[in-house]
Amino acid sequence: MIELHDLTKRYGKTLAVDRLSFRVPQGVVTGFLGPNGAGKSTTMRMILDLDRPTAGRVTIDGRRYGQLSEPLKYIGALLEAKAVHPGRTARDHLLWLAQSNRIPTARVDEVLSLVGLTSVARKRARGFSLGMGQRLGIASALLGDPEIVMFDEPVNGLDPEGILWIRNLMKRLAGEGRTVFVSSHLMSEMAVTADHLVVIGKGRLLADMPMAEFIRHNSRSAVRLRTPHPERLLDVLAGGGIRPEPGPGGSYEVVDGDLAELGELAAAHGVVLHELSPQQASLEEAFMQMTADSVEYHAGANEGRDAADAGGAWGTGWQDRTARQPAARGTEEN
Ligand SMILES: Nc1ncnc2c1ncn2[C@@H]1O[C@H](COP(=O)(O)OP(=O)(O)OP(=O)(O)O)[C@@H](O)[C@H]1O
Repeated sequence: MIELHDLTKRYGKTLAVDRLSFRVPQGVVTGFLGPNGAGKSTTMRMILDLDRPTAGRVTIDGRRYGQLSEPLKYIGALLEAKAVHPGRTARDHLLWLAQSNRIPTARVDEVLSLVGLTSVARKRARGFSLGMGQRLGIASALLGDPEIVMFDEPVNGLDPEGILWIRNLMKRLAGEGRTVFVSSHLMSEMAVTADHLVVIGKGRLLADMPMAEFIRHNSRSAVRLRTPHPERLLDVLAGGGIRPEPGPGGSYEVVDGDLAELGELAAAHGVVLHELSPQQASLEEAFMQMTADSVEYHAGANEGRDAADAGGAWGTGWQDRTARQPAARGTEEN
């Protein structure tokens, strides 16, 4: 189990991770979400002891990563940075990792087959496509048959087949009782992959709960009605003590309304309806709402934007992570 206790990381004036405390549960896929710059990668690096916390601590099965004698047997990770020497073959890379963790050679061929790289096992990594590189990274993570796997943005830049493969793999690993911790900026992807969510914004914990509960707590559900006779509809609704909100394209929306009751009410008063539909805010909308004031603005952004604009900036960040300006990121100062 991964446990964070008041984990904090400061880079000069930037508080990248701010007293973060949570546990990553076993046997489920936990999505780690937050806008660009929220502190996800920094947190993951601290879990692996690649970055030193300014304060607080993070443990894996009760111990710091650095205290694990053969860490690949406890936790396997795929971080964004490519850690493969371009001149090395996939198999040699894995053999080298296996030796350093006293993992039998047979396991190398097993993981190559598991990730579908057997046929290119003797090819040098420099000729690998992004998808092949991700598969090799995942093979490295699975090498020690660890109970915990951690992936930082694993579907970034992958084609639909690759995305589906990683999604099914993560579900399978969780189904085997492992702890699967995955960061992503793809809301839609998390909605179909994660069972549990940890959301951060500006380094702080915003939510830590099952996916279904997150959606229930953070999204607005409503019934949309559309009619060629809006005045009649408004009268009928007012008679029932219902106050609708204006919806798109001349429609009306009744927040937390009951679809069947509204349909019957309209029918009982002979109001023709052209639309009667349930509306549920998507996971993406729920995130935008929750993190609207914790979006980090990068170089050139207007700090004075209002919350609605912040939602827009967040949305853009989700869609196109590559649009981030590397120049906006400072250098480590400690
Ligand atoms: N090495 C570093 N030196 C200085 N600042 C850093 C460094 N690494 C991260 N930061 C800053 O810390 C904050 C958190 O960054 P981090 O990369 O952890 O966020 P993230 O949630 O992974 O974002 P993204 O989805 O954009 O990768 C940002 O403000 C970032 O600019």
